[in-house]
Amino acid sequence: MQEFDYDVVYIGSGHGTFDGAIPLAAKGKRVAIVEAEKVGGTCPNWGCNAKILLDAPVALQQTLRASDGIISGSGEIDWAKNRAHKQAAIDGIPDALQAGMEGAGIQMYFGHGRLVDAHTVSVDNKKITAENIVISTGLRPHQLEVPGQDLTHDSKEFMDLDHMPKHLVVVGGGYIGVEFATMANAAGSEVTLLLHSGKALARFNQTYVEQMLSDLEARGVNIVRNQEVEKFVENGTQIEVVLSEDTFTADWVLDATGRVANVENLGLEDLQIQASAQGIEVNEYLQTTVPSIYASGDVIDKRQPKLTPTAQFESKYLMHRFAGESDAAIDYPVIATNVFTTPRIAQAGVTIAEAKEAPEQYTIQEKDLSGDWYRAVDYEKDPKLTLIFNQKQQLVGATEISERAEDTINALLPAIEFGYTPDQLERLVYIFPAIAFDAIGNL
Ligand SMILES: Cc1cc2nc3c(=O)[nH]c(=O)nc-3n(C[C@H](O)[C@H](O)[C@H](O)COP(=O)(O)OP(=O)(O)OC[C@H]3O[C@@H](n4cnc5c(N)ncnc54)[C@H](O)[C@@H]3O)c2cc1C
Ligand SMILES: NC(=O)c1ccc[n+]([C@@H]2O[C@H](COP(=O)([O-])OP(=O)(O)OC[C@H]3O[C@@H](n4cnc5c(N)ncnc54)[C@H](O)[C@@H]3O)[C@@H](O)[C@H]2O)c1
Repeated sequence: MQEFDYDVVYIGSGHGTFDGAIPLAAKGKRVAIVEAEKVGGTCPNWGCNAKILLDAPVALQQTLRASDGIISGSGEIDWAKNRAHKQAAIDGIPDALQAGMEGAGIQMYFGHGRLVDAHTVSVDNKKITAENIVISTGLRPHQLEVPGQDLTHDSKEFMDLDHMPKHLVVVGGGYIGVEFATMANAAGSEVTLLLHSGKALARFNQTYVEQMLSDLEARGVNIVRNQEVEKFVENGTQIEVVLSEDTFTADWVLDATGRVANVENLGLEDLQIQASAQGIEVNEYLQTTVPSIYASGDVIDKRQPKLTPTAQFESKYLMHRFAGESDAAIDYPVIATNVFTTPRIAQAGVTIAEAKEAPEQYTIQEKDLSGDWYRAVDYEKDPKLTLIFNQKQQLVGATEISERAEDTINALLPAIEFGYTPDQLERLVYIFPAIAFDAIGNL
């Protein structure tokens, strides 16, 4: 049998890799990771962790304002201090992760990884071999292809800004567009948010999305719908954002028009592995058309949301497969997701749109939570929850808009994933008073 340097080599060191690679190495497998940039990838350095640290004072400001004078003070955010706090909190993560990886026995290689053949990866001029290879190279920001595109910035650059620009134009109404527009508005920017299709957050309940957008508008965000960007023009220190009908002047432009898969320069074509901007095609074992080459995390072309917990689930699935513990196909669980705006919108399981399309299978219960005493604890003004049940009266989906939506949906997730019966729900004795208790009490 052919001898390889390693059992598994991963290209990329984000959640699609390390959540599975570290326990795999701890089980005695010979593992190597190739990383071109920062250990840990997007989530800790330029994604979730960085974003939630910047968002914390934004959420506090919202609570303060909603408290109607119970808590006093202006709630003004010092962005330079906010950014410095974020950086100090995450600066140590790459080294800590690397120490965890090396401590488990993983060999790290720094440089650009590229497939040479079914069992070989080159890292710059060095070649390493492995029985299996995992491509876990993630996504990068998409850039609008219009004149003046180089005048725009991405989410990574936004999170490193020392002060918020006076006039900010955000192009795109996905997660990043609405979350970053919310943060900039709270920090004092005059924000214009461009929704070219007229809608934001297409995969979420549009009634809740419109409620969140009107809240943003009431706080001063200018929402422009159904116009395309034609070009960006430099005008001294400012940028003219020329749309189909209007022109806006900005100090800074955030291009939040999506993210595309890192599939170039990997040697995929030579091995005839199918890939596009949506990602790498894999089968139900996360295998590409070359059986020894797998993909994990955001770089997979999939219908599941491209989130950290999804990447984590995939890397753990591969860990069990490589450790010889399971040869089953991947069986994705319900994946919960949250938009970190104020208010938040969170959802898990069957969506309202899906339930409306199959009324013979589902019943929908819409709940206005504004009269719920617990919501007064958070000074909530207009919280709403929609629950979706199957014909056996089991909870199969939930969507909430509120300042604590992520906590409600997290609390309901086990009931959705495992299909708890009323008897089982009765056995869940949650802490009272707390949001999880309140969430289960709604069932
Ligand atoms: C602004 C922002 C906010 C987000 N917020 C959230 C959130 O709140 N919650 C949530 O669940 N998800 C969030 N996400 C998504 C989350 O960050 C990703 O789902 C997650 O990081 C995916 O992990 P991954 O390992 O697949 O990819 P990544 O973390 O992107 O890792 C890929 C790694 O591969 C490396 N690489 C690429 N090509 C090569 C090569 N050829 N050779 C060597 N190395 C290479 C890259 O340098 C990178 O380190 C956010 C993303 C962004 C951008
Ligand atoms: N809270 C979270 O979990 C969170 C937060 C941020 C990012 N993420 C992840 O990061 C990834 C990327 O997020 P994103 O917001 O960049 O992408 P997205 O795909 O969610 O949104 C892109 C937006 O850009 C718009 N758009 C596309 N082309 C456009 C054009 N020519 N002009 C104007 N608008 C245009 C789309 O209509 C869409 O609203 C997603 O995978 C997401 O899962 C998750």
